Amino acid sequence: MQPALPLLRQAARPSIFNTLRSRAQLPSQLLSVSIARQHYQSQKQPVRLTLQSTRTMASRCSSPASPSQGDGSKLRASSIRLFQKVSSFRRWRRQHLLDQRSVALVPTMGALHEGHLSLIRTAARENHHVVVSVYVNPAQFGVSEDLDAYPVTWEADVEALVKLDRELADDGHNLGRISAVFRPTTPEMYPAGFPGQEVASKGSFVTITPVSDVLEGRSRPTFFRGVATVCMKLFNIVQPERAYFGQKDAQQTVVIKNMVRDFMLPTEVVVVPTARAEDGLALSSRNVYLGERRRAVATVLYEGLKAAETAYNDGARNRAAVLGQAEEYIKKVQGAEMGLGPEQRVRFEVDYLSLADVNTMEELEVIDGATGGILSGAVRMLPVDASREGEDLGYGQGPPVRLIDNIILPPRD
Ligand SMILES: Nc1ncnc2c1ncn2[C@@H]1O[C@H](COP(=O)(O)OP(=O)(O)OP(=O)(O)O)[C@@H](O)[C@H]1O
Ligand SMILES: CC(C)(CO)[C@@H](O)C(=O)[O-]
Ligand code: BAL
Repeated sequence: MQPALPLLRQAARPSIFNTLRSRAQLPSQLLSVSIARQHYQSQKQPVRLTLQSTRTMASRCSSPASPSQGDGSKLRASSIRLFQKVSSFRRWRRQHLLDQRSVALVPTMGALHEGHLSLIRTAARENHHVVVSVYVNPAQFGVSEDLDAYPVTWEADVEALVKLDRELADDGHNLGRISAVFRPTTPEMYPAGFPGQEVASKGSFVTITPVSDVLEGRSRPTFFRGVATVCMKLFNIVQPERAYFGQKDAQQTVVIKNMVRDFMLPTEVVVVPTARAEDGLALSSRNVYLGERRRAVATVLYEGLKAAETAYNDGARNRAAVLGQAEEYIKKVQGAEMGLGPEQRVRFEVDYLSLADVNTMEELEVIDGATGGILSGAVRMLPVDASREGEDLGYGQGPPVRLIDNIILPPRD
């Protein structure tokens, strides 16, 4: 078994963008990045939340802002109940155990986007009640990670949920709608005190290994412990028949499935396909950190994974032949960017590229056509070297922005 490919070092190469005068001369995959970059810059589309105006910090916003939004009260002009306390949520839940209506859970950390909404839409088709949890879980953030900066957009989230609920009500194909939002505080979720964020922290944690040790878990050693712990709590509170997770966080879905299996939880885990922006970038709450320039290059990981997918579709089965395509593509884009000036270029590093078994996330040397596999990766978009006047940098001069993505390789003979 091979480890995931290590960090790709940035080689300062002559810029492809500079040395090839016309865009028509660019290799087709780089051309698509170049076009996507221009398309994005002209459309300025999917970053729907402006950092200054709508974002507040996760650590300052662990409880609902307004006391008028009391436990069990309705969200704006909707029938969605808002709960902050476990005890009042449980009272609400008990009725639905008795009337045998199915309850779905969609766990989120807020800063809602179309990816979250697609989980809710899927849940509403299959369940009588959808419960959305909105909680930025400190236990899954490492000590030097972005807990304090994590976007909190509660007002916009409420608006999105109320609007979606109306849409679900008008569409005759749904079994249910959004019935409740659970938005607990940290003292409510962690009654023994603020959860430890160190690997060696003591406390009541759920650990699911070995799957939590690799890939995302290697880069974020407390991440899956935090995720499994908070999901166990949420599953115990909500007691959902089904819980909905996004394919974007592929390894997380494996961790949760293992937890459900190994702890005999009476919940079915449903995985919903990744929602993407027009240029292919997986929607993610953290995309707002990127700013325009880095956002335009952020599709590099997805494009690289697609190059590897093409090799698989064309018959390649060996790790090097498949994953090598992603690596090569990404290196080319890195080289091209490094040929640009400090006010234009985007620097990024590959954290890992992986070809793994879809059920265990263990690295594969050869893909068995009968079972397929999963390509995944993580890149760190680094701070910009120099800003242009008036440029929207997002967190362009802050810490690196880490993006993940994956593509499932289905069985092929
Ligand atoms: N683009 C997406 N498509 C489908 N599901 C998604 C997408 N983005 C997030 N999800 C899912 O939504 C759920 C809540 O995710 P979360 O609130 O962390 O949002 P996020 O966009 O993944 O944020 P982050 O920037 O922290 O990765 C998870 O199950 C996650 O996999
Ligand atoms: C599942 C989750 C809501 C747990 O905090 C989080 O990891 C996420 O948003 O993917
Ligand atoms: N969607 C994954 C949550 C996290 O990265 O913390």
